[in-house]
Amino acid sequence: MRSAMSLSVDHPPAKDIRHKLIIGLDIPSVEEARSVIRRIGDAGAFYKIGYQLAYAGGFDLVRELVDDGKKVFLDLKLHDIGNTVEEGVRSISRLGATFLTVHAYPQTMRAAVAGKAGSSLKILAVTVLTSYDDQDLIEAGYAAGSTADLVAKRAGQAREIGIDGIVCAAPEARRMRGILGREQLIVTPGIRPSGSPAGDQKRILTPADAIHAGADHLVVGRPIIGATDPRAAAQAIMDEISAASEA
Ligand SMILES: O=C(O)c1cc(=O)[nH]c(=O)n1[C@@H]1O[C@H](COP(=O)(O)O)[C@@H](O)[C@H]1O
Repeated sequence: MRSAMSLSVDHPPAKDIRHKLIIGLDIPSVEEARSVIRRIGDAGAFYKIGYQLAYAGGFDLVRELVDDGKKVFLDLKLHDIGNTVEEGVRSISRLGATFLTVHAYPQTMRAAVAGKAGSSLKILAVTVLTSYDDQDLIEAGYAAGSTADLVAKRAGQAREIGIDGIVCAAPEARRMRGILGREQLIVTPGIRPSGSPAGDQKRILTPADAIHAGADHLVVGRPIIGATDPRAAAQAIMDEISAASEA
C-alpha cells in the first residue's frame, strides 16, 4: 500500500515495535531486493541498504521504500576528511533515509553531525565491527586491549559529540547504555536466532538477549534474507523481540 508519508517527518526511536527489527538487504540487485521485500510483506517495516545494494542502484530504492511507508537505514559507513564527510552527509540527508552510518572517529562524527543539520536524518557511529575480536584489533594495529573497552571509548566520544546513536555488538549494549544517555540509540547487528550459523560474526547474541541487554534496534541480514521463507523468519524474530520487550 502506498502512503503519502512525507520525507520530512520526524523519526522517533522505535515507538512502533516493528521498527526494532531492521532487515539487512545484502542482496546483489534492486530487482531481487524488491522480490524479497514483497515476500516479507508486512513482517518488515525497516530495511537496511548497505554497500552491496547501494552500489547496484539501491539509492533509488530508498525513496520507493519510504513512499511505501517503510523506514530505511543507509549503511554507508562513511570515513574521510571532515569536509568530504560533511558535504557527503548533506547530500545523503536529502534521500529520505532515517539512519546513516559513519565510522566512530571523532573528526568523522563531528563532520557528520554538521552535515545533517536541518534534516531529520539520524547518524549512527559504528564503534568496532561485530566481525572483530581482540585478536583482529591487534592485527589492525591497535595495542592489546579488549574490543569492549574500545567500543566504550568510542561510545563516550559519540556521546560528547552528540551523535544520534551507536552501532555495537549486543553483548556490549548494557555497558554502553551506562555511557550513553537514554536519548542515544543503540543499534546491534551480529544477531543470531538460536541455532543459526554465526558466519563471519564474532560478537553475537540472540534477538531476545539483545533486547534484554538494552538494544533499541536489531539488524538482521542472512538469517532472514537467506531463509527459505524470509517472511516466516522475519515474523519469528519479530515475535521474539515482542516477547522480550514485554518481559
Ligand atoms: O553497520 C552495520 O550495520 C554493521 C556493523 C557491524 O559492526 N556489523 C555488522 O554486521 N553490520 C551490518 O549488519 C549486517 C549483518 O548481517 P548478518 O550478519 O547477515 O545478519 C550486515 O549488513 C553488516 O554490514
